Amino acid sequence: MASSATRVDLDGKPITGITICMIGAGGFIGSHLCEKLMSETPHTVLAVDVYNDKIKHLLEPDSLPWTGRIQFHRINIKNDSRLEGLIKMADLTINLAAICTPADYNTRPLDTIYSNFIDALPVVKYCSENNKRLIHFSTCEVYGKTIGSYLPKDSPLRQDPAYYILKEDESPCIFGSIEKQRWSYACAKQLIERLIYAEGAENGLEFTIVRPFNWIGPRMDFIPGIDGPSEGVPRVLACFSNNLLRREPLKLVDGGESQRTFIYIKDAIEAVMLMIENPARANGHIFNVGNPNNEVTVRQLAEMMTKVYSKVSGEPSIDSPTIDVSSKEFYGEGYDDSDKRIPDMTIINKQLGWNPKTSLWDLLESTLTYQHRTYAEAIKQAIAKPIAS
Ligand SMILES: NC(=O)c1ccc[n+]([C@@H]2O[C@H](COP(=O)([O-])OP(=O)(O)OC[C@H]3O[C@@H](n4cnc5c(N)ncnc54)[C@H](O)[C@@H]3O)[C@@H](O)[C@H]2O)c1
Ligand SMILES: O=c1ccn([C@@H]2O[C@H](COP(=O)(O)OP(=O)(O)O[C@H]3OC[C@@H](O)[C@H](O)[C@H]3O)[C@@H](O)[C@H]2O)c(=O)[nH]1
Repeated sequence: MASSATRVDLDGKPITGITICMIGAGGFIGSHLCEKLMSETPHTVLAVDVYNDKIKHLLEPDSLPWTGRIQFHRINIKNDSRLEGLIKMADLTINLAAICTPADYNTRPLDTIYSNFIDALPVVKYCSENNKRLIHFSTCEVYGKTIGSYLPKDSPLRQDPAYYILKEDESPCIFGSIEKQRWSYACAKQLIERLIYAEGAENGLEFTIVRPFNWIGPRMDFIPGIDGPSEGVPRVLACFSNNLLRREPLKLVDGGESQRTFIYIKDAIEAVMLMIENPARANGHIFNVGNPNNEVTVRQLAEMMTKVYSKVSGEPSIDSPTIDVSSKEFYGEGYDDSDKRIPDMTIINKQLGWNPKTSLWDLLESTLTYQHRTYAEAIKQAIAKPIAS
């Protein structure tokens, strides 16, 4: 229920209810953002997506305390003239819609480029033409590889943060060659960032760009064969969850040496809320949103998830919990990877005073508890079926 006490922004000014057109509201991040907006704020959401399974609990039944403050519009933004009307009705547009799963970048590169650049263009245009504020979701992938990754393996400079910390206003964007189609996503996201920035500079568009660094938590992607295609390859949290639920070894792509920082979705949503409710502090900025304290290699992530899952499920882990696979075998031709991703937090700290809170162990414990509760029974039944028939 929205709090009856007056809510104030970071400058002590009362926050009044606004209308938000949220595109991609039915996805992982959108579902958490809608939940937060409904339960803790007076704002209204025009939720746009082609799917609504992940926000069904917010839409039905009609007796929910926030009924009337969230409306679902089943719209494909590629080809629907209703989009401009919704953006005009709203005070703020948040665009989350994208193809953003690495398994698609080198196998569906055209869809990836269209989704992340071409389909986002009208959203930017309508916001600019109608003087509406835009919060656009980009990605940490725009940084690509670190400068340090090009140094000799034994160079002491690899230990120097100047060669790997990713800063919004300083770090270059370093992608692989064109046949490494992994980078089509990052490149499309970079170009839409540049276009939004240019709309700000030339036409006064009020914008904020978010660069998420591996946000993870409940409802991320799908479990293949249960609530998504059997042959589908989701992002690493769901891949490893699927392996753990099925008691299969976790697959380490190219040895699992890449490094990532993972942040709990609920911490990240707090940052987005501050952007929504503090436009004067957020407009014109690009923000890294991640947790620099939660860095692991993918191998370490697999080991930690195995331990945590054993704890929450009460089942001992299997004898060989991981297996190495080549990226070509796992993702196909044209895959490449980001070596290391540590966000610099200076800008978001200065503008919004935000810091992440949750440790990797704790966020995995709550997420894998959810995965076990949601999927373990369905997986058991799916595994039992072919034997029974
Ligand atoms: N989750 C992360 O860690 C992460 C990291 C970096 C960037 N991002 C960015 O954040 C955004 C949201 O990511 P997510 O993790 O919630 O992904 P998601 O796939 O769960 O959500 C995206 C949503 O957009 C919808 N969508 C896609 N194309 C659409 C279209 N043409 N019309 C209407 N709806 C459409 C999808 O149906 C989906 O519900 C994306 O732009 C992504 O690139 C996320
Ligand atoms: O089963 C698996 C799945 C993935 N991996 C590896 O785990 C790492 C993380 O993979 P993810 O699928 O979560 O995606 P990445 O971190 O590479 O990219 C993500 O980054 C930010 C967003 O823009 C996107 O959500 C996505 O592009 C990669 O090194 C990948 O090769 C495995 O080793 N095994």
